[in-house]
Amino acid sequence: QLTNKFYQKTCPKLETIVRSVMTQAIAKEARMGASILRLFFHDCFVNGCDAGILLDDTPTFTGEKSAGPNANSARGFEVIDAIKAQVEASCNATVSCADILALATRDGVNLLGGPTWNVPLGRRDARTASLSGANSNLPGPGSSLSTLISMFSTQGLTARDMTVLSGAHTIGQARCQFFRNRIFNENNINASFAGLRQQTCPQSGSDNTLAPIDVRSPNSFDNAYYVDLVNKQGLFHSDQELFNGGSQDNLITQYSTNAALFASDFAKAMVKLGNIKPLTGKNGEIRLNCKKVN
Ligand code: HEM
Repeated sequence: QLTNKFYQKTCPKLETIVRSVMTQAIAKEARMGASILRLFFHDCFVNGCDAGILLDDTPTFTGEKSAGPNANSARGFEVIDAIKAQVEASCNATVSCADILALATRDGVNLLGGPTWNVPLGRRDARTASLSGANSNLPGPGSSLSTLISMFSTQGLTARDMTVLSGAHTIGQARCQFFRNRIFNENNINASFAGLRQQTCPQSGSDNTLAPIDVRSPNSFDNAYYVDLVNKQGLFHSDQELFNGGSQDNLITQYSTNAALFASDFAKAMVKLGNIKPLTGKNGEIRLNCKKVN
């Protein structure tokens, strides 16, 4: 069972350290808040929030970093390492990498203008990571609404949780390979938006060129992602699936006009996301270096 005051006595400066490193990282590059939020999502969906995603591959072991959804895509590891170094200097061998990632995620969202929330703590770090789990549990950008609902349901999250957590796409960037098919071949897309993105991502251009996911305000954690969807400006096929005549349309419309509702539902859903199968008690370990097991 996770608790809010887990490190109150053993590492009182923890939250101050995380906040200060995240403040510097985001001042340097706003996108870092998005990248760390995505790391947390990809961690929690694979064997729970156990910092498995932070483990480097070794000559004998290939982990989550190399999985399809993460390779050449997941980023922000060096910021987590910088936080971990300061936390270790302040309270040695006490705070898990999984908890640092949960706190850094909360602060990244908040520093970009999103809500804040209390982060339940006490997670421990995995001694292993799951390449196959990362390849099978994480939804892809071509997913249908029913696939999205069922993949979140497997993790104990409702369709409403899925729809509000997808609001994370109000920040951050994506590579052309994940949305080229949509901007050239789909019909439920705003024509001038498709044209704009086609300029960045021509048919025969690089797969790795970046475009903002939220066309309105990619560095602000606001409800503009839902305004995009209502205007058929969702970047991924999977985004627009949430507003395409199906069960989530009504909720999308509500979030598009009610920023406060989105902010408060998002904060609650992030706590649920962070509660997915944590290692606690004597399970797992407190990793000394987030990149490798002790
Ligand atoms: C619902 C199913 C989801 C799908 C299919 C999906 C898919 C994707 C894809 C394909 C990218 C672009 C990756 C790249 O270009 O390298 C992306 C980026 C991102 N995703 Fe998702 N995602 C989903 C849900 C979520 C959730 C639940 C969160 C967090 C709570 C999240 C947070 C992000 C963020 C913040 C970025 C931008 C990262 C950056 O700029 O570094 N996504 N997502």
